[in-house]
Amino acid sequence: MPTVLDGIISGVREDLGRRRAALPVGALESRLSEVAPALDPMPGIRSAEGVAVIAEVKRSSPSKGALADIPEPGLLARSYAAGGASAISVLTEERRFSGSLADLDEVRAAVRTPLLRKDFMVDPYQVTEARVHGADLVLLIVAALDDALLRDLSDQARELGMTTLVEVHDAAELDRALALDPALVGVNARNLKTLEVDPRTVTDLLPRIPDHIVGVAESGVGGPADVARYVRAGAGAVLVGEALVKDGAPETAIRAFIDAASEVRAAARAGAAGE
Ligand SMILES: O=C(O)c1ccccc1NCC(=O)[C@H](O)[C@H](O)COP(=O)(O)O
Repeated sequence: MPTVLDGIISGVREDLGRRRAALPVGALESRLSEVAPALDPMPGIRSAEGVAVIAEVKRSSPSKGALADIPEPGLLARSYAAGGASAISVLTEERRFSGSLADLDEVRAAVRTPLLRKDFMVDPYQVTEARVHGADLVLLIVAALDDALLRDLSDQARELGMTTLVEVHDAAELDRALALDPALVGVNARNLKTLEVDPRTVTDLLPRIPDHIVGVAESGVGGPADVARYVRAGAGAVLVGEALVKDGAPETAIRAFIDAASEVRAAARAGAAGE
């Protein structure tokens, strides 16, 4: 029985086939020289106050349908940057998330913040495409890739100067992700095969991520209390979509996430000092 993820990937492959026919890989690669070098998101993520917020431009989703119109993704991205987001995730998948590479272009033109191309990467063409459109990071979903392709895409991203966010949902996937020694490992509370969201997936797996890798809690952040719970479990970053695109004041919401994380860290420091 095909899963939700299988259905998404089969649409992604069809759309990719059309783009590749319109712009063959050689022509795409020749555009790499016209793009500014990729930004390194890690200094900003590691030094973020409280928690690094990766704020997502997300119009719709398979689980929730339409979330927000977002006629000007560049404007939304500016408010994310003003709120203190350490990186911005732009969903480029078209069929289920109503995103596009044009959104990535618009956001790139609007902000200097590091950008994640959030899509279902199954082919090296997409990684090149991400860089050509100004992305600094790519998402690699372990559940969507065999080990060989996972490593190839990871190596390719590194060669292009990009950072990978390697996403997992269970302990076996986490072992496969850690074998790549990526800068960022995301634990998604959402099971991409069933769409069920369970924050315990995040709080169970984050403590298994070594300290030199930043653990990113993905999905299911509705408010500051969720951020606090994820930070207590070891999250160095949170990736948030729905709560920000549906909030009329994303800057304030991001600030509240950062403040909640800072309180957790202050309490931990006080506890360690025996106060
Ligand atoms: O969001 C979905 O419904 C979804 C379904 C299938 C595959 C991926 C999906 N979302 C991608 C994400 O993981 C989220 O966009 C991201 O973590 C932010 O989640 P949220 O804050 O809950 O919008």
